[in-house]
Amino acid sequence: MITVSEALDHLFALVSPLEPETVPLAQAGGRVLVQPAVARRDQPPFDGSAMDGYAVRDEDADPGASLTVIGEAAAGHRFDGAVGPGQAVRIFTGAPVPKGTSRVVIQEDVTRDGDQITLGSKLDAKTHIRPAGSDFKIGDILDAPRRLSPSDVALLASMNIAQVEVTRKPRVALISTGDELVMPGETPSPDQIIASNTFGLKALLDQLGAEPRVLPIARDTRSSLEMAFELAEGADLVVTIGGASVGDHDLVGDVAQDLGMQQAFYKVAMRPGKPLMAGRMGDAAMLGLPGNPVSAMVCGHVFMAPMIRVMLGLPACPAPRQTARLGCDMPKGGPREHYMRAALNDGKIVPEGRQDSSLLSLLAHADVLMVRPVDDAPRQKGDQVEYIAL
Ligand SMILES: Nc1nc2c(c(=O)[nH]1)N[C@H]1C(S)=C(S)[C@@H](COP(=O)(O)OP(=O)(O)OC[C@H]3O[C@@H](n4cnc5c(N)ncnc54)[C@H](O)[C@@H]3O)O[C@H]1N2
Ligand code: MOO
Repeated sequence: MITVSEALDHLFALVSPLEPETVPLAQAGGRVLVQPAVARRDQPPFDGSAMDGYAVRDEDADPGASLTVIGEAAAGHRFDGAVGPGQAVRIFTGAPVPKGTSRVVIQEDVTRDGDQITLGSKLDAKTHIRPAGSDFKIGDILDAPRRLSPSDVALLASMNIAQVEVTRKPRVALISTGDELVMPGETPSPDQIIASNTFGLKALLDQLGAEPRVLPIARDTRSSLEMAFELAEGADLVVTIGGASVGDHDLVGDVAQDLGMQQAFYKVAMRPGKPLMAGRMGDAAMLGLPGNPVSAMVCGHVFMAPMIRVMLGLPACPAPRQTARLGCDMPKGGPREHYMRAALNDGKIVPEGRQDSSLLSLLAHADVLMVRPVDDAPRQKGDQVEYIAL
């Protein structure tokens, strides 16, 4: 059996970044920017007021000074004249600062009578002016590749970038396999259960920025599996669920290889997720996940997500890990890297008591997957451990 890290290397070799496409900014959130974006203007484009008040010359900003208001500057409407000695301009937040003024006195520090104002006895030292280009300047860059956050999208809009080049969404075909499965909402026979991890993986793929397609459930026959692979035509990644182990009805590997799949590996020293397989099938990469619901979801986080990131043009990296302190003692670990459902509270990590790979309810309630290395020594409360956030 190969290690998780060796399996990841194989998987990264099976995929490559997809081609870019242009999308309007309104659809850019969560997509991966391909080329650095370059600001097309300065922001703010003028020295602007940060407050509502009165724009004055610095020389006139003495406590108790009386000044004459000669006009108004509002956001979108500048005051065109120049401000001379003893003069002030009524100004509002976002308005360009009038020529000759170098400071805004906030209206709370001013009393007004007609066109006369008197400055208060205590004035703060701030100018309340945002200099032109203080946010960004023309030519400033937002680096790529990067997944565009809501804040990035706001910044791009401010830079006057109306459309962006992003990586095309990876098309992923999801094939559940098994005579025992029905779709959620259907009525199962007494021996049947509901296809669950299929939908968990679909949700994960949505979150990752892929374009998942849930195909009809393939039955445990060669012809049904062949038909499912046929329906997956056009996908960049074909993900099968179940039928990966050694039982008489576990046909996925055989059928895929008969259809030309070049297998990169089968079986990984991890728990859960051991009977994982992967390879190249024509133009697509193929990832065969184990059927046990938690195994499939864990493999989704540990393997599928990093593959999708590479297809999106992001760096080839394992699922990001963080560290926390163990909240309890742990016995010696086993010969496979163990991904344990665990709670994380106040920086203390405590694995669930039961770790059977069929228990989805525990996965749903877990905060993290705590990772125990192969043959991990016994651990004490307070030891540092690694985890993957869920
Ligand atoms: N003799 C051995 N038996 C098993 C081994 C082994 O090494 N030797 N490995 C075990 C491990 S570990 C796993 S994991 C499972 C994986 O088996 P398969 O990938 O062949 O999965 P199935 O047998 O098809 O299903 C297992 C289990 O999961 C349920 N399932 C399958 N698909 C779905 C789905 N889409 N949604 C919900 N539940 C699903 C299925 O009904 C089974 O209960 O093999 C062990 N056996
Ligand atoms: O490795 Mo299996 O994935 O334990 O249940």
